[in-house]
Amino acid sequence: MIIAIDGPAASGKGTLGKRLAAHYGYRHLDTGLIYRAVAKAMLDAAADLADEARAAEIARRLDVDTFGDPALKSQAVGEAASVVSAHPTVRAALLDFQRRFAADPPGAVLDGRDIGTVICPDADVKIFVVAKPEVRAQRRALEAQGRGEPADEAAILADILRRDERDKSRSAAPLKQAEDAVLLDNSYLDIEGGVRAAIEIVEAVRAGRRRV
Ligand SMILES: Nc1ncnc2c1ncn2[C@@H]1O[C@H](COP(=O)(O)OP(=O)(O)O)[C@@H](O)[C@H]1O
Ligand SMILES: Nc1ccn([C@@H]2O[C@H](COP(=O)(O)OP(=O)(O)O)[C@@H](O)[C@H]2O)c(=O)n1
Repeated sequence: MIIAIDGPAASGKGTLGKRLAAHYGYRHLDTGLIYRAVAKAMLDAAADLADEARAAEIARRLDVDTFGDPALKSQAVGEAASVVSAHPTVRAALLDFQRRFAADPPGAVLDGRDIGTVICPDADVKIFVVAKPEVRAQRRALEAQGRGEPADEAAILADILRRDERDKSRSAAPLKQAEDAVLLDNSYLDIEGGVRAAIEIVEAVRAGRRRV
């Protein structure tokens, strides 16, 4: 089974993806890390983020072992990721890796922006996770504080809104809910509540009780 999770920045996709994968015994891929890894390599090389050929070259040679680097999680890398991810040839270079990951048994959970629309259009279950922007910014601020980093909630909110807008308006694989995805708004749910709601969606879709 393939579970596709998409949604805007900091909506809880990664948290949900990890928990669903653990619940079903599947592998999990946070595809945002792929674009963040490309962006960080561009920043490290002081390359112009608009240089599509350079970004695509980096994407083609990406080392998956770097995905665990905590530096990928920074706001600056996220912002740069949203710029390089708009380049069609960068996305094309990363397509096969994601599809192969999804196809390997016993099953996989992938989260990102275009999993249900482009990477795995035939996914068994598609969930589009959203939360109010202010709630997302507050959660990200708490997360940063938890790491002992200073957090400016207003700046985080501005970053989230700017990235969402860029991700939605690009022509290559824009952020949007797939027609057959189930919407899950977790604004008023805690993590456990969100996980329970997602498992209910998966079970309902699998049992054919819910048409997606
Ligand atoms: N339902 C929820 N309730 C409260 N906090 C949540 C919830 N889902 C996720 N979080 C927290 O919000 C932050 C962003 O979640 P994350 O999974 O990283 O989002 P995304 O992968 O969409 O960027 C994390 O600190 C996470 O612990
Ligand atoms: N499948 C994906 C995943 C991420 N991305 C891009 O990568 C950026 C970082 O993604 P992310 O999922 O790590 O971001 P957060 O939601 O964790 O803040 C996004 O703003 C998108 O521009 C994408 O284009 N397609």
